[in-house]
Amino acid sequence: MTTPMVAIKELRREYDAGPGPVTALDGVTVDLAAGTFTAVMGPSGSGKSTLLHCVAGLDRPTSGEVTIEGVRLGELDETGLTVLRRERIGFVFQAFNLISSLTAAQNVALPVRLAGRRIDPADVNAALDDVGLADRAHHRPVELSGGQQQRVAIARAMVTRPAVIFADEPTGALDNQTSRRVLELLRGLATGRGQTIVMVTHDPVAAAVADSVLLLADGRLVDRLDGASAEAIAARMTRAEATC
Ligand SMILES: Nc1ncnc2c1ncn2[C@@H]1O[C@H](COP(=O)(O)OP(=O)(O)OP(=O)(O)O)[C@@H](O)[C@H]1O
Repeated sequence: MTTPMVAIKELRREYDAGPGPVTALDGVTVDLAAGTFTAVMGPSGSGKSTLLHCVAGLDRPTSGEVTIEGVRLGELDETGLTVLRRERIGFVFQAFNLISSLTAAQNVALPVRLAGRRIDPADVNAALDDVGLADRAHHRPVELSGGQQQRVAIARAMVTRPAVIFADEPTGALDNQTSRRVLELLRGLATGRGQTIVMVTHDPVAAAVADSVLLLADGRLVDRLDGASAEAIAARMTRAEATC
């Protein structure tokens, strides 16, 4: 059996909030193979963002284990986690997280600079070209549309060629056409480059672009749909929402 790119074992995350603890993740176990595109769905509050953050090393689980490329995240100290995130992981968030004072090209180059490596302008241009924004390299975020900003965020996540890219609602703020383009880009990274993509979404059409859909409810993994159509995913989501 081949080692999974991402192995998630009995993951639990409790938050101490208000009168009692909140269980955001309640024992999630799943393996994700290299080069696969996985969508994470579930009703509001079901634990999707918490799962993404724990698996990406942005948050520490209460118990359980995440292994990325054979490296156990729980065994890393903060410095080790930071290095792993910089070198092996890319992030695309709905709020884009671009730095407003930097141009598109400078934003894309940032992870390379943060990793203390030399920036090859050709790599930055290639990443911007891949997302169709070669002609916007010197624009600042405020001079770009929402969809263009999201594509800069994807170019930034691509530039270090990370093994795994985590995307939290990457198409949430985009119109249909731009959304399709962003999804095609992510699909291409998995199929064409063998990168592993994990995407949180509420949109069954977006989820249908993935190889499989993980369905969360109350912090548990309640279903996994492989190769499902948008209609089948929407029907399953409606049932999940009706029972929560
Ligand atoms: N920092 C926190 N402190 C306390 N509770 C939290 C915290 N973050 C999340 N939670 C709780 O954990 C549960 C899961 O939250 P999470 O954000 O992972 O859900 P989600 O599925 O991503 O929701 P949505 O679709 O609405 O974004 C929720 O009940 C939420 O209120």
